Amino acid sequence: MILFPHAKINIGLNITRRRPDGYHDLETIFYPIKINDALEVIRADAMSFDASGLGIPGKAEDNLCLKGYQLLAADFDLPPVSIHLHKHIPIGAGLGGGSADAAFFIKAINTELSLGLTAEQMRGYARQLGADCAFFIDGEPTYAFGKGDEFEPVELDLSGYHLVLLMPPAHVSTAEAYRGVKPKPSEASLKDLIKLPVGEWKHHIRNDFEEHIFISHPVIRGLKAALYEAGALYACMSGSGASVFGIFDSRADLSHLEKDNQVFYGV
Ligand SMILES: C[C@@](CO)(OP(=O)(O)O)[C@H](O)COP(=O)(O)OP(=O)(O)OC[C@H]1O[C@@H](n2ccc(N)nc2=O)[C@H](O)[C@@H]1O
Ligand SMILES: Nc1ncnc2c1ncn2[C@@H]1O[C@H](COP(=O)(O)OP(=O)(O)O)[C@@H](O)[C@H]1O
Repeated sequence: MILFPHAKINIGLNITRRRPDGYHDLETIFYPIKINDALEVIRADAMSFDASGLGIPGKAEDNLCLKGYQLLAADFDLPPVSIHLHKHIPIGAGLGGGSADAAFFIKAINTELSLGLTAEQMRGYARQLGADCAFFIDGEPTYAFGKGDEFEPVELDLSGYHLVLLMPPAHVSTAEAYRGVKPKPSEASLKDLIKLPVGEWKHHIRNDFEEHIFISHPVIRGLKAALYEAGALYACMSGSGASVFGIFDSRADLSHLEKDNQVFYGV
């Protein structure tokens, strides 16, 4: 079967506490967007994995799809499968592409091999592969808290707006992003703040990674400013960066940025 794992953006991200286990407590809103990979999983005589499209850093055997296979193989007698991943979601972008592939891989195996897992059971496996991975099992707008792996659904529909995503030629690793942040408690919950009109969000909703990432990667700060100059109602870095998104009330012209950055319109 072929599935199309989709990316996410983070609307706001508050890092509230460093935990004794070295991770951080946070609150954020995950919102699904229409930038997709393609993932094919079929039964085969021998196990294989190959990838096309954007180059994925690291060894093929460390790909999160294969990690997903190993995780399920510990509990189920799985036959070999052939996996092909076509990578289109920018990598190291704060778009959760690797996590999306892993979650969709679990969904594909569940269907293809009739494992009979419920969504809750699939979320349980996904959570072991990455903090945000379980979000992609359902992929509905979600308020995430704790390590970013505890969820509550939220009512949020941005389909009437025009979303633009910019990806600069920069890469931010998630661990690097967390290392530079100073946790502080939230003044108001993002669950309440997203009920404000989108035009008000810029006064209230922040991404706590931006402060230090904008110092080490000034190009990202420049792109956020460019989105506001082009008329964005709200602009923000997604997750740990390096991508930045803008929410517009109509189609925006960002063609002046296309030479140096990837520009995705209408996501
Ligand atoms: C920052 C966020 C926000 O949505 O995503 P991205 O923007 O990278 O997609 C997530 O918290 C990323 O989640 P995920 O990418 O699953 O992180 P993991 O692989 O679990 O962790 C990578 C590293 O980030 C740090 N980490 C992660 C999550 C967390 N709550 N606290 C942390 O300190 C740890 O150093 C960990 O070793
Ligand atoms: N299927 C995959 N797609 C992308 N990256 C993957 C995948 N599997 C493992 N990785 C590793 O995860 C790292 C982070 O990738 P990605 O999920 O795109 O970042 P982010 O969390 O910033 O969105 C990559 O640098 C790569 O080494």
